[in-house]
Order: sequence, then structure tokens, then C-alpha cells
Amino acid sequence: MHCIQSITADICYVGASDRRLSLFENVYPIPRGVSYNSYLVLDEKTVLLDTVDKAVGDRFWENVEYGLQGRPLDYVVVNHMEPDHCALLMETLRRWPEVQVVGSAKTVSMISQFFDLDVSGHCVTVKEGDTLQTGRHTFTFLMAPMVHWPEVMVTYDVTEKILFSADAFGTFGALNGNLFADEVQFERDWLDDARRYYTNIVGKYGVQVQSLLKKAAQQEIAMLCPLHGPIWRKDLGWFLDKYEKWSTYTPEERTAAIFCGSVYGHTENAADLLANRLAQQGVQNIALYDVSHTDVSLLVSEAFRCSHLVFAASTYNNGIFTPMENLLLDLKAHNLQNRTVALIENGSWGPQSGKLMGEIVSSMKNMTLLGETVSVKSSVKEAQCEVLKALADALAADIMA
Ligand SMILES: Cc1cc2nc3c(=O)[nH]c(=O)nc-3n(C[C@H](O)[C@H](O)[C@H](O)COP(=O)(O)O)c2cc1C
Repeated sequence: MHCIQSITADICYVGASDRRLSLFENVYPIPRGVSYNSYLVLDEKTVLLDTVDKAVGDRFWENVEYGLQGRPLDYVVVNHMEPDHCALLMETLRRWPEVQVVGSAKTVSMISQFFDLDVSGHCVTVKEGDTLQTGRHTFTFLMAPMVHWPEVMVTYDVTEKILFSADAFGTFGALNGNLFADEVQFERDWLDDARRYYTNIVGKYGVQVQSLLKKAAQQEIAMLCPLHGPIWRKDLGWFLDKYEKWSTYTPEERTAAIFCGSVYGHTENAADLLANRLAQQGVQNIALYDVSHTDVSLLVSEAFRCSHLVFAASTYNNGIFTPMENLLLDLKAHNLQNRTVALIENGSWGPQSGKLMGEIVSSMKNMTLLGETVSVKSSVKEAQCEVLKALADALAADIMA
């Protein structure tokens, strides 16, 4: 049965949520599910903004057919070609053979890559600033390449001051009746998923997100309609500020996130001793993660959130303990920068992890290595306690400076 909601007098939400999928993009755990958002504009002409993932196709078709009430679909705007948004494009053209596909030039070429579909007769190829009149509404298109694919654009409804923002401002999490961010406890219940979504999926492209934010700042935006997660119609500034921080790799909180890679717990003991001393020195909200038991997408998100990062890892076959090496390479791949870092290594015969972690960190932009690497030989002894204390005191002073 169709399940749609009006978001303005003549725009309705026709998307749907998937609570069954365990890994988004086959890599990110989504215990709270995910929504695939799609919007139908019922103006003199009808406009569908993006389709959805095939997993929710049945509901989507019921929603769109019900929303159209027998009217033809005149336009389908493709802001983003990722299959979780355009999987049903071919079927859309089959159901409404007269529909016009609106997208960037890169979108048009990508359509023929994903589908055996010649859309040449159905295409309105748009570039930066082009407009589409549909009656009461005027839409303009802003290119947003690499947010997070090359073909991406966002669509601004000049009439209603709505930014259909593609994957920008999206988040993991199914929508459970409440479509709007002001209808939920966003900071309590959604912010961690929004940060994990942004940092892992878009985080590498901070520069490109910055240019989109600058373009968006030229427009008066009353509503943000992303392709995943809640719609924003109030306190947009709060979320835009998060995007400003995340896309400039600015930490949200001055505190320590300690990432520990330990086989038998001795390196973890050093990490706990450091955390203990940090707390005694007044540092609050310290985060400490076992990298073997925490999904790396959360670790990436936490490294974006916190100002000071500690990497504590065993040496493992002359390298960095594998889950820790994966994390460091993932942080580097996501362009993380502007952090203060401290290192703890362990090795029972030839400790290497400190040097190797330091090489990865030093190859990242604007990363400050604080103090000496604390080196543990199998288990922590009194001598290391003193060195750990000194490191904790230097970190605490830096955090609270
Ligand atoms: C499979 C395995 C391989 C290891 N390889 C090395 C190594 O190449 N060099 C070294 O100095 N220590 C090596 N170690 C020892 C660890 O670095 C570490 O000293 C020991 O595991 C105790 O720390 P933990 O309890 O935090 O793991 C290895 C340990 C394991 C289990």
C-alpha cells in the first residue's frame, strides 16, 4: 500500500526505508537501516527527483503512481547516478515513455554505462545555472562533482527555496514516520550516523564539499531534501556548521580518541593507563576503541570528531597489527588532517609498530606528532608508567590549551 507524505502543498515524499540491509554500499553496517528518499513535484508539469534502490521498488512504484493520480510523469531529475538512487530509472522510462531525463552531461553518459538504454531522445542535459520551468516552480541546477561521484548535481527549487541536495546532508537510518529533523532528537539519535555517513562516504572530498557549501550559501535555503535521512526545514545552520567542520577537517570536540590494537591486552593496558591519566588531568569524554572489535567506519568517524588521536598497537610480524594498519590507511585515504597524534607501540623482540605508524601519520596533511613514542616490550613496567604519564600530561595540556 502506498505510504507517502506531503512536504509542501505540491511536493510529496515518495521514497521508502530499508531496515533489512545490513551493509550499506556492501561495507558500512547500518543497524538503524537506511532511507532512500525521492520527491514528486505536482506542478503544471510533474517532476520526480531521483528514484530509489531496487530493494524498496515495490513501495516506490505504489507511492509514485498514487502521487501522480493518473497524471503522466513529465520529468525525472537524476541528481546522482549511484544505483541506490537510479536503479529504477529504466523502469521509470518504461512506465512513462514520454518522460524527460534531466541530468548533467556526465549523468547522461553514465546512464548508458549502467543501463542498455539510449536516452538521447529523452534527455535534458543541464549545466551549472540552467533552469527548468514546470509551471509555478522554477528549478536551477548546481553542479557538485565528487560529492561524492563526478556526475552529481543538486537541484534548487527557486520557488520554494528547497535544495534537493543529492547525497549531501544525508545520513544512515530508516525514516520512521517522522520525515523532518525537527521531529526527532537529531543530535541524540542521528548525529553519530550522520557523521559516520559523511566521513566514510564523502569525507575524502572536503574541498569539493566546501565548493558546494559556498554555492549553496548564495541561495536562500528554507529546506534541505537529501537522498538519505531526515529533511531539514528548521535550524539548518546547526547542520551546515557540522558540514563546515567535517569538510574542513576541523574537529568538533577537543578531546582524545584512543585507538588500540592489542592481541593479548598488554598494549590495551598501556592505552587504559594513558586514558586514566588524561582523565585525572581533567580531559573529559575520552573515547577508547579496540580496533579489532569496532567497525572501522565508526573509528573513521571518531577520528573526524576528536582533536587528539592516540594510536596504540602491537608489532605484528614486523608490521603494524593488521586492524590498526587498516584504520591508519583508511584515515589517510579519507584525507584526514589537522590532528595532534600520539603513538604507543608494543613489540616482544623487535618493536616496529611505532615507527611504521609514525610514517603513515607523517604522510598525512598537517598532522602533529606529540611527544616520543611510548615503547612497551611485551607488558607495561614501571619505567613505561612514567613515560605514559608524561605523554598523558603533554596531551592533556595540549587538549586544554
Ligand atoms: C602473531 C604475532 C606476531 C608478532 N610479531 C611480532 C614482531 O614481529 N615483532 C615484535 O617485536 N613483536 C611481535 N609480536 C609481539 C607483540 O608485538 C606484542 O609484544 C605482544 O602481542 C604483547 O602485546 P599485546 O598483548 O598488546 O598484543 C607478535 C605477536 C603476535 C601474537
